[in-house]
Amino acid sequence: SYPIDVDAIREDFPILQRKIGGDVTVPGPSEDDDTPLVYLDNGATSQTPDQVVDAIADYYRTYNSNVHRGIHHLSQEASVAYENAHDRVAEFIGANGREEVVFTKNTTESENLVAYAWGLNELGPEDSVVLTQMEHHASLVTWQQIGKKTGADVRFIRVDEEGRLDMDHARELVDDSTKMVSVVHVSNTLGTVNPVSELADLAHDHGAYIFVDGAQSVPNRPVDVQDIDADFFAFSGHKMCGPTGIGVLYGKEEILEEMEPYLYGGEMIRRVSYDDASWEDLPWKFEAGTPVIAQGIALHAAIDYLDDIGMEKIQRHEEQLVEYAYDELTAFDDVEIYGPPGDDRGGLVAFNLDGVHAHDLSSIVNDYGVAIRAGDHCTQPLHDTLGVAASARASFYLYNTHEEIDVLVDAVDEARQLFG
Ligand SMILES: Cc1ncc(COP(=O)(O)O)c(CNc2co[nH]c2=O)c1O
Repeated sequence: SYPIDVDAIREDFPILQRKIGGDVTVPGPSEDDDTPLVYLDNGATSQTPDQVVDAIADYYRTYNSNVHRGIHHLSQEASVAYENAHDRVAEFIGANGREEVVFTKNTTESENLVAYAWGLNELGPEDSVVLTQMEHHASLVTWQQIGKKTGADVRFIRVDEEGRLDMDHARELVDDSTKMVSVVHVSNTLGTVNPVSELADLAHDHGAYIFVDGAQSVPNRPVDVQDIDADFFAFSGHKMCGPTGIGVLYGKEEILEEMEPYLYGGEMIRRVSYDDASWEDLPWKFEAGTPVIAQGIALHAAIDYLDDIGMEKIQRHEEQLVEYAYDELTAFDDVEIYGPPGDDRGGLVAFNLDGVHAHDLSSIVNDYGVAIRAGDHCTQPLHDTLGVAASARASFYLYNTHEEIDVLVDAVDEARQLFG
């Protein structure tokens, strides 16, 4: 039995009733779709419940307007809703208030905002930035390139053979030259749940900031940024039942206050002359131009939806599924799963089937209606470290079931027979 009512939840996601297999050049259901969809690619993006779709439609149908500048009624309605969305996100992640919550386009932009608005101004050749070998390209490439521009040394904490961070190596790499530690909370490839509070203490002991990439944690488990003591924290709406086009950068107010803006233009200014300009209060200083209004309102609805079910229960549900998937897949000795054991990881498994390239495997299971990801999952250096060119990845969410994992396991077995 599940900690959540999966059947009732699935009713909120009409897409989960879809059949696939027909003409992909025509979006949406077509009459020659004949295979029930089994959606197991939630690490890439989650599906969107009716409640969130309705919130977007309601906004565009009844109070669409630009925000912050208009005096007219609609603009005030939209502004209040947009500002309340910041308050709701702050409450959801344990921030002090809207001043610490910047809406961006996605996690990637949140990483770049800090790298450019802080890193480019604060880092130099005598400094270091410490990442981990399991970072997503959103942080890895960003800090790597900032290191090239500033001369700062970019270091990578080793991952051990079980896919966990080598904390002795972390304590070796983080020293008094370190100004930033940037670490993924839950790896999108290994499923490893990193000790971010311990890493925050290590960073702070050396006077460094810590940036936590929460793209695979906020959607799937309770997160409290003040418990972690993160200085920065980022995640995306589209992985947590929200729309694409919105990400969140959490930052401690006192740090954001000191930071220069990253993008200039309207909304983010207070006073402009031909010679200079002054900036708006937080968080608006970092939200230049017309912001992600509909997306912010939809993210508010997504958070209400998830909170109503309960993040602890969603985490427990995913833990049940991932342990089952881990055990069922590794029942065969020709399957290798990367990362920690099934009872100690986030809700995803990246794996390979001996003798079958991940892309071929993904294509075959797709013939059985199963949507998984194949490739490097934007962690190419990690795949190099693992010694594999690519992996297949199944990632679970609140609407998935054991029966869907059985379809995956059977489809993998079909590939085994085909290539065996
Ligand atoms: C750990 C992690 N960090 C950052 C990102 C970037 O998020 P975005 O800016 O919203 O794209 C992702 C997205 N991960 C994946 C996107 O597609 N497959 C994935 O595993 C991620 O998993």
